Amino acid sequence: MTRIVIMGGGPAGYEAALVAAQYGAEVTLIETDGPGGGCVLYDCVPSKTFIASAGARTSVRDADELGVIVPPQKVDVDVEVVHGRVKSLALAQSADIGARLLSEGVAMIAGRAELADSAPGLAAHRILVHGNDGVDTVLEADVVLIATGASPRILDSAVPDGERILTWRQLYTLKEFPEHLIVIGSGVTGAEFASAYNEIGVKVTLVSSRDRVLPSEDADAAAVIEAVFTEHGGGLARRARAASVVREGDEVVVTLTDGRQVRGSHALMTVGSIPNTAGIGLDKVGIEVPDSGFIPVDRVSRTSVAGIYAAGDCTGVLMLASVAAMQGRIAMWHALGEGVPPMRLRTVAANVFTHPEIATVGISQAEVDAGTVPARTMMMPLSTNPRAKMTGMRNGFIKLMIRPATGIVIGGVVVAPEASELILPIAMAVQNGLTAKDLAYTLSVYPSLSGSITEIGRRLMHYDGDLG
Ligand SMILES: Cc1cc2nc3c(=O)[nH]c(=O)nc-3n(C[C@H](O)[C@H](O)[C@H](O)COP(=O)(O)OP(=O)(O)OC[C@H]3O[C@@H](n4cnc5c(N)ncnc54)[C@H](O)[C@@H]3O)c2cc1C
Ligand SMILES: NC(=O)c1ccc[n+]([C@@H]2O[C@H](COP(=O)([O-])OP(=O)(O)OC[C@H]3O[C@@H](n4cnc5c(N)ncnc54)[C@H](O)[C@@H]3O)[C@@H](O)[C@H]2O)c1
Repeated sequence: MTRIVIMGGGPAGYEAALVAAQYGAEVTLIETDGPGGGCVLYDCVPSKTFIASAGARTSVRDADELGVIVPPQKVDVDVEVVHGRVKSLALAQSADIGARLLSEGVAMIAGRAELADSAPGLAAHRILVHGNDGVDTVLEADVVLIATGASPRILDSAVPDGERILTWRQLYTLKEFPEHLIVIGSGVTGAEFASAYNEIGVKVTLVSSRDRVLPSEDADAAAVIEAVFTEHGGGLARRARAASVVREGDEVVVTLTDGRQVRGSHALMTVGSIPNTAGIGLDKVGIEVPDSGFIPVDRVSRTSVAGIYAAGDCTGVLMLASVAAMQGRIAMWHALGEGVPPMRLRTVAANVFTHPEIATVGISQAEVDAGTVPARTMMMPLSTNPRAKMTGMRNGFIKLMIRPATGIVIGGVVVAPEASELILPIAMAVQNGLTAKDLAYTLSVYPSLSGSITEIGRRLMHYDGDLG
């Protein structure tokens, strides 16, 4: 029986464990913090649960346009209920994952694992486990999966204190909402929290080192998010790189590299993540990492050392739970001799959970504009969609990219309150090489937001060639 040891129990680790157990391997998973890992306990699950509360408040605010009037002074958001729900839901999700792993026969050890081979180049590997109970154990493995994830990046000049200068993992211990939250860093994490706190009624200033929010996302989409954010009272400091964050009495002072200062009651540091790859014995097995600390892997999750795979945020391939999970599964299928399709990043659907959401799949508008990918693009504002009008939805759009000669759908962007749900038909088109005509001939519900996807298909279908 193949002995598999998995270091880390986030989506990369636990999904890999489930696959390996299904194939009859002897699987041991070592996780420091709890089943589900950083994703479930601190990052993805808590943030999306918090954002759900913010969304509920937004729905109440926006209901007046539909004739349901709730005076703002009557809307109260109970911070203890919100934070309590976030924490208990994360723990419940973690417990569910733990129970599933146990029922599939995965052995779990709570502790910290490190590679401990006596020399590089061995066929089987040794893993030293420092148990949370103080007991050290040594395991032997034919296959190892490193799935140790990543942690918030800390700037020396802005060290979180857990009270007023915070990482996103410390937010849910606050007893009151901040009076004025300064969010530093306008990547996906910063944009999501800035939007959520703004929607929940907290004064927010977003410090963006670039000209705009979400520099890596579709520019049209980012413009909508910025407009909604500022329309609802959010402040934006552009071209603003934080040099330091310090406390002064009940305030935090963010000093920017150009000397400007932003003052608020709390600062949330969202300046990226660093991989958890230090001190895990990579040198013992001969895995070399660049300065970034990310472990290089190929498209079936192999590291440079035979029998050792890596998956998820510790590889830096695409820091998403869905990608981490697929990398983990692919590693196990490959290790256990199953024919496996290599990871295809082109078909990954991703979503930014701002208000409204941004969902994307396939090639980007930036690649089309740069001339790297020839494509025809069509964008349709949701304000022209009948269902959107009925529900009072004004902001948002659907955009499709197709190959000019064949009409094959190669990318899409949706900006809408539930874009994460609407992106699936476009993702299926990209994954399966469907054309604009395939979308055009599909019957969508009337009235529906997805009707705009088939409508764009109809407008683009003559590029399939038939209509000249
Ligand atoms: C605020 C935030 C929100 C996010 N929201 C989303 C989202 O909505 N959708 C999405 O797809 N992605 C989201 N992500 C990204 C997603 O959380 C990560 O891509 C995902 O967690 C990666 O999974 P992983 O298994 O690689 O690592 P993790 O989930 O970080 O799990 C790794 C685990 O390994 C443990 N570990 C580390 N070292 C050791 C060791 N030596 N021994 C044993 N255990 C160890 C860690 O304690 C950790 O629990 C979000 C990220 C952040 C920061
Ligand atoms: N919904 C989701 O799927 C979701 C949510 C959150 C994070 N993630 C993933 O996690 C990964 C990390 O995202 P992230 O947003 O945490 O990190 P990031 O590295 O993408 O963004 C950090 C931002 O902070 C800025 N920054 C760095 N130092 C700064 C300073 N001193 N002052 C001001 N700005 C500064 C950077 O320029 C960058 O724009 C991404 O790959 C993302 O896809 C996904």
